Amino acid sequence: MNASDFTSQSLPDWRRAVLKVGSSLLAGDAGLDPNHARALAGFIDAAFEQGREVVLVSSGAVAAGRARIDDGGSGLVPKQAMAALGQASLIGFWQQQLRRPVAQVLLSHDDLRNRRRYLNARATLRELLRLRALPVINENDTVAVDELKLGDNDNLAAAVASLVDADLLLIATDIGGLYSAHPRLDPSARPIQRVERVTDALIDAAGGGAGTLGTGGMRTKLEAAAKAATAGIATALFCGRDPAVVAALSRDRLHGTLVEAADDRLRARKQWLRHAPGSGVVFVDRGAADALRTRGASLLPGGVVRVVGDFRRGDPVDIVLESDELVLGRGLVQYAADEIRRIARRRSQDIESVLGFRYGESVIHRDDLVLTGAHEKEREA
Ligand SMILES: Nc1ncnc2c1ncn2[C@@H]1O[C@H](COP(=O)(O)OP(=O)(O)O)[C@@H](O)[C@H]1O
Ligand SMILES: N[C@@H](CCC(=O)OP(=O)(O)O)C(=O)O
Repeated sequence: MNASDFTSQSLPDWRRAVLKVGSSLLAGDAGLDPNHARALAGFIDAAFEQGREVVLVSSGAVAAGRARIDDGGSGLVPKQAMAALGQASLIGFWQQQLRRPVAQVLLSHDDLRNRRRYLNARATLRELLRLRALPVINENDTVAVDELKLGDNDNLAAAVASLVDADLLLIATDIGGLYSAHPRLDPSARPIQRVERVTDALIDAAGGGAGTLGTGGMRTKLEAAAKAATAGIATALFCGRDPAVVAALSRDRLHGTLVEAADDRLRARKQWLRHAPGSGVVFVDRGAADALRTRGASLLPGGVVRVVGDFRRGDPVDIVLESDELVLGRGLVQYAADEIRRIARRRSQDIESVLGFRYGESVIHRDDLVLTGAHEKEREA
């Protein structure tokens, strides 16, 4: 049931990864135990030194809280209180292990379902990475209650991987990787090196039944991997208790299970955007249309002629060439309809003086833009 059951394989190429670390790796008898965290922190520091970026999703707040006050309370509300008691220690714990500055980010799934909050969270995370800081994310357990359990960080990590446009999701846990059945219950369970597609049958066979501190077992890890795969992101499951396994990651070797990406990342995102219902229309001039089509540029306020509809920041809108009424594509707006009306035809440098604030220089960022059929081909050419 350890890493030696798994042979070494290459990790896919990556520049930005989300690393999820479960409570099972951090909880000790007296709160958080650095024993396994040290190697993981070493991997993170090394990744930044290699010019890569890592976003950490870390569980462990409940375990840290219990070490401070333990009145034996079980159930949801006591757990939420424990998470609140332990969260600051969890961040302090990671800061002690790492050379880079860490930043606390608490998110809930609801934050990521709401397009505006999604964009705000993404902008903050991008800025932290630009500053070469390490975002340490946990679920905002005080407000996030998924059914009757604390929300699970495996699925949150998959959502974060899409949010930050990661190339890879790394899930560190207390077992060598995925087995064909729950290995602690079924002695005939076999290690699975590679998963091409996460099927319901695989999830059912994997089993939940985590330890006392973990939340979801392999079931939630596979659900997370399936979500990441759909977004075009591969997932690696490995044993974070084995320092050699963790060190090998820095050499792009994986001893564990690799779940392949189902689709090309950009294509997956564009697919989503293409089918999202439009909330309004941004009409652009020919100069802007050419910049979008031939240079793969972002849409700047200077090229916007007028706006139809009452949409909010983060909503999908259609982009139409004013003169020919030609639909060019679809994008997520950085500004609300009324704000775009005020900055239309202005230079990007003027956004702040007109609105009194600024989210960025573009009305629609190139990463949030998909052109229709023929225009897309021009853009990709
Ligand atoms: N098919 C499976 N393969 C491997 N582990 C499994 C499987 N099914 C259930 N598990 C259990 O999942 C546990 C890891 O999940 P969990 O305890 O939630 O850890 P974490 O705190 O890292 O999220 C393993 O220790 C193992 O007991
Ligand atoms: N947010 C909770 C963890 C929830 C969770 O998903 O735990 P785990 O299965 O150990 O990753 C905490 O910090 O304790």
